[in-house]
Amino acid sequence: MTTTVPFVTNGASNGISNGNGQPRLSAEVSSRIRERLQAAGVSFLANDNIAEHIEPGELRALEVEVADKVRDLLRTLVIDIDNDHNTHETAERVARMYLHEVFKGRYHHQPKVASFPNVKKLDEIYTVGPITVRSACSHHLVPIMGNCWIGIKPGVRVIGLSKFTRVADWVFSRPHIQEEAVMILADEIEKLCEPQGLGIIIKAQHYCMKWRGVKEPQTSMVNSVVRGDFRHDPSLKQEFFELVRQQEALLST
Ligand SMILES: Nc1nc2c(ncn2[C@@H]2O[C@H](COP(=O)(O)OP(=O)(O)OP(=O)(O)O)[C@@H](O)[C@H]2O)c(=O)[nH]1
Repeated sequence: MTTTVPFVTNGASNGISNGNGQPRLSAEVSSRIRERLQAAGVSFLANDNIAEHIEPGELRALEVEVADKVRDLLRTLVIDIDNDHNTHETAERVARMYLHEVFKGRYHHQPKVASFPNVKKLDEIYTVGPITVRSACSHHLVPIMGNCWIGIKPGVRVIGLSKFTRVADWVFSRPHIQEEAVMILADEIEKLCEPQGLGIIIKAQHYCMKWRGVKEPQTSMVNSVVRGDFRHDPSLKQEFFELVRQQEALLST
């Protein structure tokens, strides 16, 4: 039992037509968005943001479509959603959760980040953390939970401290592997403030290893990226890791 969201494209907005200049019918909004992305040659991997390519009203229609598919999944899992009071509205909840909460970093635009010129030519490094990161692994779509530390040697612009948390939350709210997540976050921070040096450390636990599979309750993954002066100057890199160690030590006092 699937409710589809009928929609007619005129081919002009996304370059797609049936070849006779006739409008092409996309039965589902997900197909329409996918066709638009493909026509524009834009990647839509699990950890890509596609907000630019979603038109007004489509996110709401996508929520309806996802809920329909989740309902089908629950039925396929032989769960009696018609009579089970606990799972009656689970499909709608899961659709909302994916599109607007845990994977909002795919479907919503980056939060607004004001940046200011570095008029005083600040060039002393600072670190901010721990920043809580919540994500999901691309392989099983189960949670990744951890912390992140960001170190900056200021460059062209300065952004407010809270913005690191907002941008990290946006980047991590997508299905990821941790190795790529740290690179994507570094790219976004570089775009925002063009620092002379940037370092990021992530420590996270993967529930695909805790909750299932090998069931290792304590194992975590730690990875980092260093760019600019942090990469070229070993003493600066050392200072970054030392500052993070001090921040971690503060947690246990
Ligand atoms: N490199 C990397 N691996 C991850 C990450 N998150 C989860 N994984 C691993 O991705 C792997 C997926 O491998 P598969 O062998 O296809 O999955 P599986 O058969 O369910 O594997 P098991 O987890 O060993 O049961 C697992 O080993 C996960 O532990 C991550 O961020 N980075």
